[in-house]
Amino acid sequence: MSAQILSGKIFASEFKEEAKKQVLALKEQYNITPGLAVIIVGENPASKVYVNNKHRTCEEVGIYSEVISMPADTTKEQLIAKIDELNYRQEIHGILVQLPLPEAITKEEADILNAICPLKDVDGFHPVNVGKLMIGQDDGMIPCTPYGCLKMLQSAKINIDGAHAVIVGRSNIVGKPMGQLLLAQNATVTICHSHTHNLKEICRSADILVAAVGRPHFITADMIKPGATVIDVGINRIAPKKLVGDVDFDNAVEVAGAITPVPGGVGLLTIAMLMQNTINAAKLQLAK
Ligand SMILES: NC(=O)C1=CN([C@@H]2O[C@H](COP(=O)(O)OP(=O)(O)OC[C@H]3O[C@@H](n4cnc5c(N)ncnc54)[C@H](OP(=O)(O)O)[C@@H]3O)[C@@H](O)[C@H]2O)C=CC1
Ligand SMILES: Nc1nc(=O)c2c([nH]1)NC[C@@H]1CN(c3ccc(C(=O)N[C@@H](CCC(=O)O)C(=O)O)cc3)C=[N+]21
Repeated sequence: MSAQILSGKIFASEFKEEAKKQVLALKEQYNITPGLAVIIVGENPASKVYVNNKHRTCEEVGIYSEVISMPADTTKEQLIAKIDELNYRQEIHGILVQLPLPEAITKEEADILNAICPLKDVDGFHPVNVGKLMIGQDDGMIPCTPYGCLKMLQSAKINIDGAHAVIVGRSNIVGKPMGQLLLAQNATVTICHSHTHNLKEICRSADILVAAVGRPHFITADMIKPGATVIDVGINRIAPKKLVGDVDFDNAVEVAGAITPVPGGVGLLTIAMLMQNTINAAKLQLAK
């Protein structure tokens, strides 16, 4: 039997409807419109697509949005000065610096992200927000991609409590925060990476398998326990117009119980949760 397809489109539209209501309520009660600023440095074509998607979704939900394009030779100091300007602007509640940064300033990524005021850090990458997630303090920002995966699992009523969740990938953006979120929901969490032994066996023991590797077709059907839930975070462009995930979807769909497609999966949830984080940021700043 073929798996249930967890459509990012359907869940994202559910979350966006929810966001729209909150935007209206903020307007009515406090006369504020949540505002998001996205900074894009250089000319990465994929980044441009994502940033446009974010801008369009803001319009759809009623969030004010600004896209700030800076040249590829922008220095760390210039970028931090721009971030500072946004930190002080009251109508901007969320700030996102699109990654990856140009090579010349890649090494400065941590300093740059740390310059964002934690209350405006809608990516949830600032150490203060990372720490809050780690200790279970719920007034921080949760990184959009893992947050979207969690909300989708909950909305689809997939059991997390006591489940074995295996995450392949340990990045600060996806793998590690995904592990923390699932742990907080009482999953037993295993995080795998490029040094993991017996990857296939570990994956096969997963009730929930999250793939965040960045390699096309890395997770094959024989690595999936029959009936498991498979979340494919990977975005791999294998031809100009062909996007695939990390999971060999066509074969995996015959083994899994539920599975997310690529495209049309987790990517759309990431953007929906960015909207929610911007709203949460506006609410947090209201309380300050
Ligand atoms: N859908 C969305 O919204 C988003 C999608 N993505 C996509 O998700 C994917 C992962 O992104 P990100 O986490 O940033 O990627 P990173 O490159 O930062 O991390 C990849 C992880 O995969 C691990 N890995 C690599 N090769 C292997 C292997 N052979 N066996 C086991 N583990 C391995 C690495 O291990 P090690 O640490 O040992 O090197 C690393 O932890 C990418 O395709 C990216 O484009 C990312 C963000 C959002
Ligand atoms: N500071 C920062 N925050 C991020 O959240 C961030 C980032 N940098 N850098 C890159 C990754 C990747 N990411 C995606 C967002 C949307 C889709 C998305 O919309 N995907 C659609 C369509 C994609 C397409 O057609 O190209 C889909 O999967 O159906 C994918 C990936 C956010 N990221």
